[in-house]
Amino acid sequence: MTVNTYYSLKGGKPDPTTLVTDRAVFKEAYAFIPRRCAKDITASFFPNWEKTRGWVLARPLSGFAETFAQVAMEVFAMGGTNRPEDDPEAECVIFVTEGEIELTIAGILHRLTPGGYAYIPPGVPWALWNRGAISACFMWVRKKYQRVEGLPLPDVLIANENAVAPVAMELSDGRWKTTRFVDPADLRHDMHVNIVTFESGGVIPFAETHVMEHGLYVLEGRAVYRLNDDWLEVEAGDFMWLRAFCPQACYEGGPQRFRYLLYKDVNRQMPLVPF
Ligand SMILES: NC(=O)N[C@H](N)C(=O)O
Repeated sequence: MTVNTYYSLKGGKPDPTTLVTDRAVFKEAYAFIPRRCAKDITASFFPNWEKTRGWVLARPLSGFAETFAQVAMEVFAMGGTNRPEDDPEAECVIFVTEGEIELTIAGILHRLTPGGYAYIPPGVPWALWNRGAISACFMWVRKKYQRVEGLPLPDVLIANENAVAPVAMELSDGRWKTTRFVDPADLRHDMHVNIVTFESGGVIPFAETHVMEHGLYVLEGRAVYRLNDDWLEVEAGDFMWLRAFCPQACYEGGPQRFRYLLYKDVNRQMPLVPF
């Protein structure tokens, strides 16, 4: 078991002067990417995006069954794009974490503020601009849509997390909750991007192990998170990439609630030969 020793707490808050370079982990079952400290070194700039940079946190990597890419995006004032995506089979979720964006999907304009959520099916044209004076930041989760004969594509979805009631998880006493933006039984969707929230004392009380992969971006708070056979201290801004079957559990670490954005592949049969 590895326990991280990141938290040098000053007044209950992580000490920003602590060296964080020893927190990153890359193993067969998972990767842990701590919140960015040297932002410039790891940033990318993307074709057809103006005044924008991004941090690629996850991508299909090994030819195993990895299904998704996830990018933390920062769009500077007056930046954006009319050609965001070059893969016609890519679906995506956009989740705004800071600032305001103008998102035009199939000709309809939506203004999204923090907590704003959009699902965009493959092949639907969209554009994104930041018309404000300060940067806008969002998570961009991309996946090649897995079509099923006879099933129509999912609809465009626009939401805000504040308008969606979270569901309490079984045996959790209401301290472990999931905000679901789509109906789990809607088979048109082959991925879910949910928000998982732990109130004070909340835990995942067993090591969940399943075939679904995850990307976890910590939105708020801190916790001790189990990934395979390690326990890691995690906090807002950290990212975790979990391969299929990676055991996972956690307990909330206070003083405020602990929340993360969770990617999960769902609702499709597995091929009977390895990818
Ligand atoms: N690590 C997690 O939060 N996993 C979720 N409970 C899930 O797989 O739905």
